[in-house]
Amino acid sequence: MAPQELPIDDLPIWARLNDVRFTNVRVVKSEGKGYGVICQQSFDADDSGPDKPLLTVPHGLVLNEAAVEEYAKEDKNFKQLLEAVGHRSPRADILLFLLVQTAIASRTGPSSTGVSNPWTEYLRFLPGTVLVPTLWNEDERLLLRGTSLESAVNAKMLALDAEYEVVQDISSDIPCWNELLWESRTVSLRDWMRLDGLYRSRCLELPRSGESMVPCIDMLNHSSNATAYYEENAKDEVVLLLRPGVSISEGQEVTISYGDSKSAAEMLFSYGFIDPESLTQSLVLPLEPFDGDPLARAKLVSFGEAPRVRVARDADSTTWESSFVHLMCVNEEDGLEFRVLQDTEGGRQLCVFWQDEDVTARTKEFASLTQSHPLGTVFRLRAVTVVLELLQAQLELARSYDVDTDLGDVRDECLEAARQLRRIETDILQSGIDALENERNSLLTDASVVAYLGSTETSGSDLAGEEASTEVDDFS
Ligand SMILES: C[S@@+](CC[C@H](N)C(=O)[O-])C[C@H]1O[C@@H](n2cnc3c(N)ncnc32)[C@H](O)[C@@H]1O
Repeated sequence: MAPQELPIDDLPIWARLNDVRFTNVRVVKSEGKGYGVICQQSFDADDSGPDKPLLTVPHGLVLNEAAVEEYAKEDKNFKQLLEAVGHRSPRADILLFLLVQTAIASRTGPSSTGVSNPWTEYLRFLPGTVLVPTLWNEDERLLLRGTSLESAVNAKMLALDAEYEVVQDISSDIPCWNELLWESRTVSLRDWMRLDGLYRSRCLELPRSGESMVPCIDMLNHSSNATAYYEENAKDEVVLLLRPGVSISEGQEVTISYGDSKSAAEMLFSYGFIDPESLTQSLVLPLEPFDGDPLARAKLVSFGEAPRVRVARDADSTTWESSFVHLMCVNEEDGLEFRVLQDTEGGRQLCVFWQDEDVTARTKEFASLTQSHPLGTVFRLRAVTVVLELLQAQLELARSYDVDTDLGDVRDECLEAARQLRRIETDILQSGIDALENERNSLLTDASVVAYLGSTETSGSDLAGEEASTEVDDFS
């Protein structure tokens, strides 16, 4: 049972009680964006400067990993909970703290577990839902089929489910938390997902305090022509300042930038909207090793992170980048070798060798490692072919879904965001495919590729896909 939302008109009282200072700005409803911050009286550029913040938030209200630790010192029950479930990541600790605050605000019975904090009440000013796709309903999530967010959102939903289960399992063994959280039914998986959505859409990277949530600063909306920015001052307060040279008129919204290099998918995933003014045109797709590649597992383990391909487009060109594809496309016959070695403490370590050189620490550098090999252009052609086929398959998938039929129960904002994402991504995919086809055609005329293909009597199209990696005899 979620705690009751508080009206935004009560925020100034909460702010006064907690020493948050608003100067000539206030939080209001902002058309189509939830709340936002507006200017109450015109400011010109001369009225602004680091000593004239529009908003000042005391350091003690900043919610980050260290603040959760501090809170645990005041509440021994929470300390026990944090020790049992926490310390997995700063984000997970903050979510655990917020889950407890939600429970405290929702309880109706006499439980004395959990100590209130300014965040207990502040949470009640925050929106009941956020338009991030993990909080979309099933019909709405179907709108993402064939976009780069389809698998990312599915994976995130599974991860949230698993995180929640861990919290539930472990905390139900602690009687006071079992009583407050589970027997009193103060929280649910939906709350965990909402808190994750709130965290993702409202956390900031502060220069000294790191990844943090900051009350009231988190009421500022995004614009690619932002008028303000935030920073930490000498007292570690978080202050909102007008950008140099900016004037702002009465009633005008004050905005910050959520980052100017985020792709449409990242914006939708993290904030639940796509900025139509953004100039960043990029897309990230997951990449899987070839089916049946006997070295696939070793390649994945030694690479150490989820393999991806990134395609980016600007006014002049479309480029692609994937560290994994260059490792994926070489084999034992080419000079790749994995050895399991024993370290001095008796542990076993997977080591990677390329042309007999230990490159265990350089698995992200296979583009350059393979480039200097006599067959460097052939390796490049394999990588280009793999990426080209991935983009072609993704474009075909994106075009195979018609988001305008069989819509089901979907909100207009979700439909519009999904359409926008699909439009942006199909354009990037098409220009990526054009660029890769050009690169492949030019590689196919390269003398070393022609000689190589002649010697193996392999046609250019055989360079693609599984054969390129697993059936290495085709290349020897
Ligand atoms: C940090 S909060 C800003 C305050 C928020 N509007 C609220 O009601 O609490 C970020 C959220 O505001 C909304 N938002 C911010 N900038 C926006 C924009 N330019 N267009 C649409 N929604 C925006 C999105 O819902 C986003 O997840």
